[in-house]
Amino acid sequence: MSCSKNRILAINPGATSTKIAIYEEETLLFKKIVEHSVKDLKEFSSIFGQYEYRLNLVLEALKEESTELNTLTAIVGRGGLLKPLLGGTYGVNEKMVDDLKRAEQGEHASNLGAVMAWNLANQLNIPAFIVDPVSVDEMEPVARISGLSDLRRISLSHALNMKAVARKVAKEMDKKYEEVNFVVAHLGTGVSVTPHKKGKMIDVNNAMAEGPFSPDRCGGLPADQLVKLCFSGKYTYEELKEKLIRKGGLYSYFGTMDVREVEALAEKGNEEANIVLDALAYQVAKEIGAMAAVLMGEVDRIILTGGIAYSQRIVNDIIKRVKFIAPIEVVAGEKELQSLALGALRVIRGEEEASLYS
Ligand SMILES: Nc1ncnc2c1ncn2[C@@H]1O[C@H](COP(=O)(O)OP(=O)(O)OP(=O)(O)O)[C@@H](O)[C@H]1O
Ligand SMILES: CCCC(=O)O
Repeated sequence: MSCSKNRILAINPGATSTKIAIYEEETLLFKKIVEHSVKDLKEFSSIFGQYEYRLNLVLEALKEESTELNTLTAIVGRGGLLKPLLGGTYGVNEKMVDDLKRAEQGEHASNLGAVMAWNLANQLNIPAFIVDPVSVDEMEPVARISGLSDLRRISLSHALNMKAVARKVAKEMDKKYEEVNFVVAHLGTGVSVTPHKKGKMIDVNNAMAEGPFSPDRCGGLPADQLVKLCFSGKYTYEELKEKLIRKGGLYSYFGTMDVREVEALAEKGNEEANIVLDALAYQVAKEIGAMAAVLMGEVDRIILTGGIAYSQRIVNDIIKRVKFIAPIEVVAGEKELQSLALGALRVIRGEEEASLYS
């Protein structure tokens, strides 16, 4: 059966959830968020091990909604840790799928998005896309210098949501994204803080390794102590990597990635919960200040987004430290599914050409 309007299936595999939606043109027809607990994902030793599990959840959700796959025009997935690329919509191809399967740039749940989209779209003979993947790299040359000639800074961030909310706020200001300067802080399971200069993310704390800690990541650490820990014999390489990325941050202190649970502890008088939550807001505010300096103080708005932006406590703590820089907009949650669908629609309608991944 074919449908005269464009119908897009958007798939967003995240660290703690798989989110899916169907859009008919710009209209949301259906949305489902399947949460994954640490226990659900524990049995999988790699992100790719989760492929069948997450795909079946997507197919079950579509079945529950009685959505026939053959009514779809295109499928769009969240792009993962690919080679560094400019922002925009990319057609999924074999090279991209191979790179994601090899996880050359690292393991991340979003690596599954393009692969799910590609496999389903091939069965249906329709196109598959990704939009603004995690590896969007628009950094200026000066931002790439690490301070050690062996290492260079890389750009891994929540580009999809940050660019989507930046476009939304620019529109509300009657401006184009390409006309404004923003500092955008995405506060999710991972944390990215980025200066957006006239439509380009010219720097970012690599959300897997730098900047503020997050619910499951340690952020930047004292390098000398980390080196000692690496050679202490206490942990294997794999254990330490997991400790830094999936079991760092709030998880390392409280065994949960849920800010609400840590807030509940703090409310019950747990002093450590109080100070660690204060530190999360403090580190985010500090990073916003650094990115404002990158923009030489020419900041039209600071935007706070992601799931933690629902937390009144953390948002208020950040605002009190950075309000001297620029007006602040809070766009709690994320616009990733909508942004994926819009990116695919722009290409299907011929408003934008899909970039080629090579
Ligand atoms: N109402 C709320 N108050 C406080 N924290 C919240 C609230 N809702 C969600 N969060 C927190 O937001 C975090 C998850 O954010 P989000 O849903 O943006 O992450 P994700 O999609 O799993 O990962 P990422 O954003 O890194 O891709 C969790 O720590 C969660 O506890
Ligand atoms: C690397 C950006 C995405 C995330 O932190 O989950």
